[in-house]
Amino acid sequence: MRAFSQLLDDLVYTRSRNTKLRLIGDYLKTTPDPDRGIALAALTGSLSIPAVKGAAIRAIAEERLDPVLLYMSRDYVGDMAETVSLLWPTPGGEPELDDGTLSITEAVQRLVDAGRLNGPRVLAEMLDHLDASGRFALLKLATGNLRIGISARLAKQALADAFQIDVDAVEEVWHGLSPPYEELFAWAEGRGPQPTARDVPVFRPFMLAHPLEETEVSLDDYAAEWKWDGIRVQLVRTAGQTRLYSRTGDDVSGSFPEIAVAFEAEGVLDGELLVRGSDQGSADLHGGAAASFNALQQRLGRKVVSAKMQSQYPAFVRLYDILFDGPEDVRGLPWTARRKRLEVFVPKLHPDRFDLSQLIDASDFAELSDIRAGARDAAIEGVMLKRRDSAYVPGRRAGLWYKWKRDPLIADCVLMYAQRGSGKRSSYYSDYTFGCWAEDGQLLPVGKAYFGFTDEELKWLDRWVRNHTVERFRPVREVEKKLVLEVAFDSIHSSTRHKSGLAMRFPRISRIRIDKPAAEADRVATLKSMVT
Ligand SMILES: Nc1ncnc2c1ncn2[C@@H]1O[C@H](COP(=O)(O)OP(=O)(O)OP(=O)(O)O)[C@@H](O)[C@H]1O
Repeated sequence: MRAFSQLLDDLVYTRSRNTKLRLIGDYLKTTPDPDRGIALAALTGSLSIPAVKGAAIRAIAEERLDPVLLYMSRDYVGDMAETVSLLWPTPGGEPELDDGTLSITEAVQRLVDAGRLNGPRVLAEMLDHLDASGRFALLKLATGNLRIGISARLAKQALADAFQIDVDAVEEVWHGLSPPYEELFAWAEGRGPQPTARDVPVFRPFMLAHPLEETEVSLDDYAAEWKWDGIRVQLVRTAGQTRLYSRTGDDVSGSFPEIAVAFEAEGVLDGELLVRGSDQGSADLHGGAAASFNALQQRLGRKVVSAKMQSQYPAFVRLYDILFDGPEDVRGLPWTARRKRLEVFVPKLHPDRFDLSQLIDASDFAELSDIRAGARDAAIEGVMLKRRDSAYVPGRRAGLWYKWKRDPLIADCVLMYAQRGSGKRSSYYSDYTFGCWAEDGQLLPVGKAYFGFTDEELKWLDRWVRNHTVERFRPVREVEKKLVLEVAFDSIHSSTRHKSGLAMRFPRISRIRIDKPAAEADRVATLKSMVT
C-alpha cells in the first residue's frame, strides 16, 4: 500500500501532465504484478468492489468519527475519502502506524471477500493500521473512483510511455482484458505476445474530424457525406457476441437492445445512432427519415428501456464506415475501398435497424456549399468531408476528415428571467431565459442559455439583471422586458416543454443588442418558420 499511497499523494499535488505521466509510469515500472495491475485498474476507473462503495464508508464514518467534527469538516474537505482519512482517530494516541506490509492486492481482496455485510468492519480494521496517506489510498480504492484528475486515457498513455509501446494498441485490447492485466504487462516488458482482440467484441478507437474553417477542398480528393445529428456508435460482432459502443468506448448495448439483437453479421462498423421519424418527405432525399435529436434524447441515459420506449422511439444506425469486414481488418484500406465493402455489407443487415449513410452528389465545392445551405432535414447537422485515399486512423488527424456544420440560425430575443449559475459562477446571474413576441403581444419564453458570452459580458449582464429586477423568486429574478439578446442556435424544433411550443438546440448568447429596442425583437411566428 505504501508505494500506491505515495503515488496518490504525489498525483494529488501535481498539475503538470508530464509529471503525472512520469509518476504513473515509474510506479508501473517498479511495482510487481499483480499490485501494479490493481493500481492500473483503479487509475483507469476499472476497479469495482461492489459491496464496499460509499455506503460502507459512510457507515464507518458515522460509527467511528466525532459527529461534530464530521459535520464541521463537510465544507472544508473535498470528499468522503479525504474527510475520513483525516479525521480517523489514531489508536491510543500512538504514533501513526503504517502497515507497509499490506499490499494493494491484499487490501482489495479483503474488501471483496468481506462482502456487503462485513465490508464496513473490515475496512475500519485496515484503516486502524494505516497512516493518513494509506487511509486515503484505501478509501479511494474502496469507492472504486479515485477522482484525482487522472483520466483512463492518461493512465494508459503513462503505461505506453513507460514501456515504449503503442497507446492505440493498448486501447485496442483494453476492453478484452481485466485486472490485474498480467498479460498486458508481460507484452509491455517483452515477455509475452501482444494480447489480441479476436475472441471478444472489443472497442476500437474512433476516427475523428476537424472543423472545416476557411478551407476549400477539392471533391476529387474528398467525398462528401451528410453529418447526421445523432450519436456515434460502433457495432462489434465477433465469436457470436455483439456489442454497441459509444463515443467514449462505453458499452451501450443495453440501452438500445433492438440494435444489438439485430446486428448479426461478423464485423466492426461505424455509424450514427438515430431515431426513426415520421417525415417521409426527406426519406427520398437522404435515405430513411430520421427524427431530430430531441427524439433521440428521450432514449439517452436509460439503462433499461421499456417496449413502449422502443416502439415510440425506434432506434436505427446509419452506417458510414467499416473497420472489420468479417474477421478481416480493413482499417488500412483507403476510404474508397472501405466504402465499397460497406455498400456490400449493409444489405446483409436488417433493413429496419440499419441503413447506409448516403453520399452527397455535388460536382464541385460551390455546389456542395449550396446543397449544405439548403438542407432542411431535422437530423442533418451539416456535411462531412472524407479524404478518399485515407486509411481509418484513430483520433483526430490533420487533413483526413472534416466536419462542416451548418451555419447557426440567429434570433433576437428579449431577456425575461435570470438565474444564478453553478460552481465559479454561483455569484453571478448567468443563466438566462429569453422570449419572443406572440401574436397577441405577449412575450413567450423560447429558450435558455448560459454560454456564448465573454467574462466581461457576464459581469455586465449580471449588473444589468440586478439593476432591472422586477420580481424575485428564490434563485430566479424576473427582469424588465427591455434587453435584446442575439441568440445563435443549431436548429429549432416543436416541443411541448415551453409555452411557445418551441425548443432550440444548442442556444448560446452571441451578442448583447443594446442598440435594439425590445419591441423589435423577433416574433414566435418567425421562429416557427425555422422549425425543421
Ligand atoms: N457521415 C458521418 N461520418 C462521420 N461522422 C459523422 C457522420 N455523421 C455524423 N457524424 C458525427 O460527427 C462527428 C464528427 O466530428 P468529430 O469527429 O469531431 O466528433 P465529435 O467531437 O463528437 O464532434 P461533434 O460534437 O461536432 O459532433 C462524429 O462523432 C459523429 O457522431
